[in-house]
Amino acid sequence: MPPKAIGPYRVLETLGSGGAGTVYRALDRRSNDEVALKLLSTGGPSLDDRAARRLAREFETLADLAHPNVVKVFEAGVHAGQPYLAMELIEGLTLRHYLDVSFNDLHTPTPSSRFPLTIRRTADDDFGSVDSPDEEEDDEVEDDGTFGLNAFAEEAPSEDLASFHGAGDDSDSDGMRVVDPRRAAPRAPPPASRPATPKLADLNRPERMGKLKDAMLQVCEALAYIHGHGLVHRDLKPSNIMVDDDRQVRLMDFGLAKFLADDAGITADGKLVGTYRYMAPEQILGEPLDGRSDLYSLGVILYELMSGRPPFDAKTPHELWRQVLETEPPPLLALNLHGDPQLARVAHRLIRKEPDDRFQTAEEVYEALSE
Ligand SMILES: Nc1ncnc2c1ncn2[C@@H]1O[C@H](COP(=O)(O)OP(=O)(O)OP(=O)(O)O)[C@@H](O)[C@H]1O
Repeated sequence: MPPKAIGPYRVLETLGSGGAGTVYRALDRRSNDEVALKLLSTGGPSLDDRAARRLAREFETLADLAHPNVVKVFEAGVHAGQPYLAMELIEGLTLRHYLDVSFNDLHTPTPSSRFPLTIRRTADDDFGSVDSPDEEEDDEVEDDGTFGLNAFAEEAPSEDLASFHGAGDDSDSDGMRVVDPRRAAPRAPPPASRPATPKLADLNRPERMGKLKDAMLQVCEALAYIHGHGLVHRDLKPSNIMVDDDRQVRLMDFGLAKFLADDAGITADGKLVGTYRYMAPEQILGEPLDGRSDLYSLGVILYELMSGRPPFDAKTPHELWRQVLETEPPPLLALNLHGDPQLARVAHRLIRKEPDDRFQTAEEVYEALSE
């Protein structure tokens, strides 16, 4: 049951849940405006006054940001010891659903395709730990039983789906997650059936490609803006990008990763904050991040939305990290012969291992996408 009220907000309905908490449609009783209210789930101790003040400070930066492609954050607060964020309510879809081809045989749904998630104490926080529920979340299985493109946009896209599950790390395959790279991840048995091959013709539909390119350009504008303010998103992925009814893109969950970890994305107990599939090599290594790490994540998004599979695909998180650090991804156009060559070139350059070898700025990516 959702809470009836959170701070000065009346909760109207649940919009969705992610790795870090639950988002509600809520009414600001002071202004009568509707907002999206994200209540961060804390499995640990509640926030004390000092921590609450720090939370408010962390989000002052966000509240100052104003860009048509960055979700507006109005307020941060604490409700019954749980931090919450009030933000602009977007009537639309996440990028993964917006570009969803929604047909039955893209993939065989695999029930055990989720990781448990734990968000632990952050490096310099007083906020306590946050453990998400371990229950399965099945938002990739559509109401009509179809399995959409999003299924491989953020899940292990191949026969590896099940083998990630229970691999021994504190993570979820969709959402903010914390990963301990030092922990060994035993292999799980292979799933019973292999997934069907995506229908590439559907991926390449001109209307879909037009939407993809337009969304990417708007994400570049958002990234150029936040990078210009000296900020890094750190957890860019299709579910953190929303597209409204007017096709206007909003970058979401910006600042959350920073709130949960230190400058290198490392929590107090040595865990990485981020989302496996989209993490740049330097993020995996716990090195300092800059805007080019977000550009890497953008490249992974572009690669998988064009090819139907991510650039690196492994049976365990450790194998995934090894590939990200050491191996070259398959040429996108070998996976999708009729993919757009220019977009494929952009994707490959974005996912170069060395930040110096990538595009250096979101503006450069914008230019390249516009060619
Ligand atoms: N500002 C918003 N306006 C409208 N709907 C929103 C807004 N923010 C989030 N949502 C909805 O709530 C859902 C859950 O969001 P949330 O940020 O908790 O999860 P996520 O992004 O899918 O995962 P994670 O938090 O792990 O990154 C989203 O998928 C989206 O449908």
